[in-house]
Amino acid sequence: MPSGAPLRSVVMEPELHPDLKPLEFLLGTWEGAGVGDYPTIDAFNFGQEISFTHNGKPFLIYSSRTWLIEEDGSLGRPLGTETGYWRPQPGNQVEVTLAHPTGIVEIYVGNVAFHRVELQTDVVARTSSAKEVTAGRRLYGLMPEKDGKRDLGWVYEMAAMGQPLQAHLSAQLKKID
Ligand code: HEM
Repeated sequence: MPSGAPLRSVVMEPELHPDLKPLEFLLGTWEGAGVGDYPTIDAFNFGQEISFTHNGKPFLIYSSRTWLIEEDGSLGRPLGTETGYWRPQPGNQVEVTLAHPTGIVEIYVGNVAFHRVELQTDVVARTSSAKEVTAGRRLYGLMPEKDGKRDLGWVYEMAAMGQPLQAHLSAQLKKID
């Protein structure tokens, strides 16, 4: 083992696993802003950075961080963060596992077609201290081309706190690498 250098710097750049082709459009780091709301809370604006990477295996490694956008436009306190894996399956199906620091774990199933992924929760598991979240739906997709580039848009609907499934978040992100 070499000493002094991070392991990842001595590992060869992996080739994209062929099963990841339909999800390849997600790869990279994306940044932008969004809006959030729910019947039980005040509406808010947030900044977001998400990243999709791979290591040559047939899944994407995903993480998201968000921050409150204050009235004056500056970035404020950290809001939700989540991390997980996107696992393409035969027949344009996809499975996603997501873990949240709020004591919630979501398992989504869905499909991918034409630069668009639609997901709905199969399971939401919660620790005893977690808020009551029972279901979620997510949509991720490339927006129409503008100046030769396509933003990534996504929306999240949840059923939580006794409320029926409805919008909690939406955001539009630009690719930054
Ligand atoms: C990742 C981006 C997210 C952002 C920016 C965000 C932001 C917020 C904010 C600002 C609040 C108001 C309370 C507070 O200030 O903390 C809130 C409440 C809440 N969020 Fe999110 N959230 C995110 C993701 C999620 C996800 C993925 C879930 C479910 C798995 C979730 C479930 C909830 C619930 C249950 C509440 C509490 C509602 C209540 O107390 O009445 N959020 N969120």
